[in-house]
Amino acid sequence: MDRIRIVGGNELHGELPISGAKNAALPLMIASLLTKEPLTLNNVPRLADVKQLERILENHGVDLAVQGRRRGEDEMRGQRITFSAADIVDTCAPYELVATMRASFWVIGALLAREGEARVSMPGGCAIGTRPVDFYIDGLQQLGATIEIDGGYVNATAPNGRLKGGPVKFPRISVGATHVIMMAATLAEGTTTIQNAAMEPEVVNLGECLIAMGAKISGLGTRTITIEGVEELHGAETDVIPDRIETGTYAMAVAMTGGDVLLKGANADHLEAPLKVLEQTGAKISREADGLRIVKNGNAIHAIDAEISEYPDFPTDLQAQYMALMTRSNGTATVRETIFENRFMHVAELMRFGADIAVDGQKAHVKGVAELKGAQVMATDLRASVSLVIAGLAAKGETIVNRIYHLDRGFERLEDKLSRCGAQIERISG
Ligand SMILES: CC(=O)N[C@H]1[C@@H](OP(=O)(O)OP(=O)(O)OC[C@H]2O[C@@H](n3ccc(=O)[nH]c3=O)[C@H](O)[C@@H]2O)O[C@H](CO)[C@@H](O)[C@@H]1O
Ligand SMILES: C=C(OP(=O)(O)O)C(=O)O
Repeated sequence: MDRIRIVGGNELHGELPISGAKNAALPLMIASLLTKEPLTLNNVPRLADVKQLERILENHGVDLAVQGRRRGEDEMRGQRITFSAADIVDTCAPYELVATMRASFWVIGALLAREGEARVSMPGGCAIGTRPVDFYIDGLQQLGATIEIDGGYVNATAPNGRLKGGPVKFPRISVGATHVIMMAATLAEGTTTIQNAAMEPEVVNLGECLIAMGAKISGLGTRTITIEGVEELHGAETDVIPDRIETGTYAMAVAMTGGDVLLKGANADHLEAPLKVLEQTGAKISREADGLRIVKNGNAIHAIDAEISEYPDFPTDLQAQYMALMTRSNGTATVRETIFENRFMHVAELMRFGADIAVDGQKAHVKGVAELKGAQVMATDLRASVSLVIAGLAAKGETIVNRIYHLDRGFERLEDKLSRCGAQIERISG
């Protein structure tokens, strides 16, 4: 199995390109199931999760065409892929394809809306909590679907082949359930109102793509989204937004190692809460025409508490990275996670570097230490894995990060991007 080897202690300097967002690309790709016509996506990142979803979509009958870059386009820019679902040949998403990734379950809404039926295995994804699918099931039932759970599969049918719009209220905010109900409602008969909807930029990216495909949607970026169903959708072309989690991750890396890096293509508007916290820790952040610059001198990292919550608050997908940063602060910071009940799996691994962290329910108290020392570590999920990379970059000596297939799910060319900024980091194969 591949590993990442890091020799810590170098500052980061230079330009680091930000890729298209994994968590936006995945639902956008699924939207291609809603129409017979081609959907073209620009800036699709080269990631294991994208590859896996391509396999799932191909199993449903989607043809993929990866196209060259457009003239004058940056060589670092992501892929341009056209997805054509002229005919859906299979409405089943089997366990073998769905088990590794949460987002693969989301095909259920689009298949049900277009074909009137779907059989989808219960999903996998990062091990960060129980992650049930009850909001999806209740939401689809509120759109008239009949749902049965059988042998680990969710079997869904729309009576008379078409869903019926209506009010859907989520008991708590869910990004995935908002994506799914929004997609399902585009082709339903009548109007759907989603209350307690997610406001994440990835939801807005999907909603705007659906509008470009002919959907009638209002309220994107608010807690109430209204979707007036239409008979059919058509093809369109959409850009995947820059990855705000990748942006925040590298910003935290610079805040920890020190240095001066331009995160090229980053959209600071999607990261207001975490950037505000980062500034309080002592980093200087400035918006530039082509991205976001982060500068940190050798001064102390201030200990600042963080409350993790839904967008527009501090994202849970940056919690582990922020905790890595706080391990070197000049005081004690409390990080409170309110989204997932078991997202502190990185704590034990960060402690291998010599970090001082005490977990108390949903809170982690991180007491800064004078120095981290390189270690052998591994993580059980994607963002936890990258928090170990950040700690390794700042630690003294050698760090080996094992089980890096998690990193490949969500970080494009991680070791290449970081080594171009001066980090001593390499992939060891085998
Ligand atoms: C591929 C992708 O975009 N994944 C992101 C998505 O995951 P995902 O969409 O799975 O996360 P949700 O927003 O649904 O989860 C929020 C909370 O709701 C709970 N819940 C959710 C659905 C449900 O049916 N029942 C239920 O109880 C979850 O267990 C969790 O406690 O949003 C999370 C929260 O920002 C991010 O950490 C993930 O990176
Ligand atoms: C938790 C994540 O992914 P998933 O929802 O696919 O597990 C993530 O992107 O951090």
